[in-house]
Amino acid sequence: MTATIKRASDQISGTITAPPSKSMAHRAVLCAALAEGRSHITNLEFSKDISATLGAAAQLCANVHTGRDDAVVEGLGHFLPLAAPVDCCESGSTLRFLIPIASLTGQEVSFTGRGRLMERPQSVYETLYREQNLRFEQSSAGLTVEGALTPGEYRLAGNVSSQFISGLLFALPLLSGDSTLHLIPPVESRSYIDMTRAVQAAFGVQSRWLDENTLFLPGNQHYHPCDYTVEGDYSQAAFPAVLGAVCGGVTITGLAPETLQGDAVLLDILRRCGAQFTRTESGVAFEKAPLHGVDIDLADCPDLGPVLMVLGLLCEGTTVIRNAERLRLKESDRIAAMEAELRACGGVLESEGGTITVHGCADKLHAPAGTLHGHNDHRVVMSLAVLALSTGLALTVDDAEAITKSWPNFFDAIKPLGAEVEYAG
Ligand SMILES: O=C(O)C1=C[C@@H](OP(=O)(O)O)[C@@H](O)[C@H](O)C1
Ligand SMILES: C=C(OP(=O)(O)O)C(=O)O
Repeated sequence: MTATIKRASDQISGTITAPPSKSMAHRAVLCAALAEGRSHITNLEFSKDISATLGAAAQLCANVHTGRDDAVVEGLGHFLPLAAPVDCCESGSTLRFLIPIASLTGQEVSFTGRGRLMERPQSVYETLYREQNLRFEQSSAGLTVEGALTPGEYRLAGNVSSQFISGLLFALPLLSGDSTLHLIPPVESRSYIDMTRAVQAAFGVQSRWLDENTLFLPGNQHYHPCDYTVEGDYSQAAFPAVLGAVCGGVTITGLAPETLQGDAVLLDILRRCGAQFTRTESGVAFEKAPLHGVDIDLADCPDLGPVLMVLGLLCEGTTVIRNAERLRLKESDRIAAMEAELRACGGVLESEGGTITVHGCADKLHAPAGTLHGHNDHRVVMSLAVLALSTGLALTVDDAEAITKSWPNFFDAIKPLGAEVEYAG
């Protein structure tokens, strides 16, 4: 499906509510499923990723009843025999969180994926499973594990994906002995590790840092059911926030002032760029202001990468985005994808390794000769929508349905800000 995004008028002005945090929602659903008893999870968005996790929970160890924007998850207290592979759709979080959980059964468990999911690295787990002589087989068709992980000492890289660390955090405390995770620095996306630990603590499971690279996970723990409300998503709020920083007139509601989400650094980045915004009870309200390029470390906020590349084009001067290598391991190679699409619009940017340099060139931007490509990546599609609205260009993007991975009604949500969206194909 293609979507043509353009301004409905000259004015960008309106209010948008941040959708629930996809990352926190994954965590709450899995902790609830592992707890014996009834948990009520409120403020849920049934994106494809969250639906994949809910489906897996129902397949493995819970009864799940979904409402309009909530779910009751009744953890069974035991694992069900698996009659079919677990379909993780395109969700890296779902797959990587579930692999160690599945290994609690000791049984053969197979996973399938879509899009690039089975091309994204699982090497960190593969090494650990091999070290414990457990079956770990991956192919383009899927991934199969068999055998039970044992408690003890784990050494794993901290800069491939924090999701491997989160996956072990979910499962190892349930084993009959203590475990220690020795993370090989640099530890990136660190905030996601503490997001996992915080949600686990809400459901009764504790862990602690022994030092900045060592996590201690006491064994013999149990998750306890609880009612949990998912907070607003800063990763998703970045899209209207960049639009607001450039054009003014945008107010974003639903964002918790205090949060563990690493992508909340977005507001600090925008403030350093010169963005003018105030935070009140009614939300974060942006006013138009001249913006200048800044130096950005993406190590702990990778999902901001695509939309910050758009921001850089609209700043005076140069924006340098560092430690962005892992953008190449997401739903697309986000560096290559954004370079190609922004250059097609006259954008001036280049990358070397994990460093992206974006040159302010707002006056040079133009509509491309043809259709832009969404690269089947929700954050690429949403970032290009921000480019269209920030510049007033009418941009047609293919793979627009990719937004369903994280924010299914994104195009409807931006219309009150002054967007017009036409679909085709
Ligand atoms: O744990 C999570 O919820 C996530 C971790 C991040 O991945 P990495 O840890 O691989 O950077 C992020 O890109 C992803 O969207 C969600
Ligand atoms: C990479 C993302 O999610 P996941 O790793 O869960 O697929 C994302 O939401 O940008």
